[in-house]
Amino acid sequence: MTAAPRIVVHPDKQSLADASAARLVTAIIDAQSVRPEVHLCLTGGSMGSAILASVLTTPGSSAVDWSTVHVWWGDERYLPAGDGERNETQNAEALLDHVPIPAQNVHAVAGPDRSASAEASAEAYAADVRASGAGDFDVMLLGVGPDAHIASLFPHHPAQRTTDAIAIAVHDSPKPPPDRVSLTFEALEHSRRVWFLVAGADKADAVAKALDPSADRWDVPASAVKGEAETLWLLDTDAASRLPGAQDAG
Ligand SMILES: O=C(O)[C@H](O)[C@@H](O)[C@H](O)[C@H](O)COP(=O)(O)O
Repeated sequence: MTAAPRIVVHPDKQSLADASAARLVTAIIDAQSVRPEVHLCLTGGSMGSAILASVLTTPGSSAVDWSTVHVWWGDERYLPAGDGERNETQNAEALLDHVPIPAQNVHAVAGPDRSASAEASAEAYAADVRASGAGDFDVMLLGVGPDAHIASLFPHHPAQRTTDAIAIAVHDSPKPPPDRVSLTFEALEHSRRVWFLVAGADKADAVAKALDPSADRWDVPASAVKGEAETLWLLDTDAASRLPGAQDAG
């Protein structure tokens, strides 16, 4: 059972980040009131870090008990620990280095300094997901590329075809760097809430295609993932500008 997409539009990228951060803080606090651990799956890209940076300035964030929060990544660039292009590094600079989240709760994907190959990293990451029982993420954050890719699942890329797996190695990524590790569609969908975070006019076509019920995931990966309880498209006005009726909004 999955939840039909719901669209929320904010005036610009910063208000999108701020409002989504407030939504995330509330979701964490709600989850903490009913579960001993909260599992968040973070995303790379500019919106992935923008929402985290806004969490720091969200008034309610002081109510989050970070000791019970676990963070994962929907995808990671296969680069050594500390590399500025790693999603983990960018998300740490935005938030994780500034909150008391235990190191063992940060489930990073191994880079070439800690694994022999992206394939080995994918296997180890999948084992970590299984061991933590996380299979069910409380909130899955996903940025969306102009080509409607999510995580490191790209249109017409053979990595899409891998099933019966939690994480996969991705090579020849059209978005640099070329080598990555990504959760599969199935793993991404093991989420109570799936939130797409999308800003900018360059994403408007991808958003419109992803929300078209006739979309095929081979062409439009972002159309293929929905949450078990909630699927939100959190957009700024520019990213929503090609949706039906958007032009009438004036
Ligand atoms: O590793 C990555 O590159 C990201 O996970 C990728 O999936 C990103 O989320 C989108 O490309 C959107 O990125 P922007 O928000 O920067 O456009």
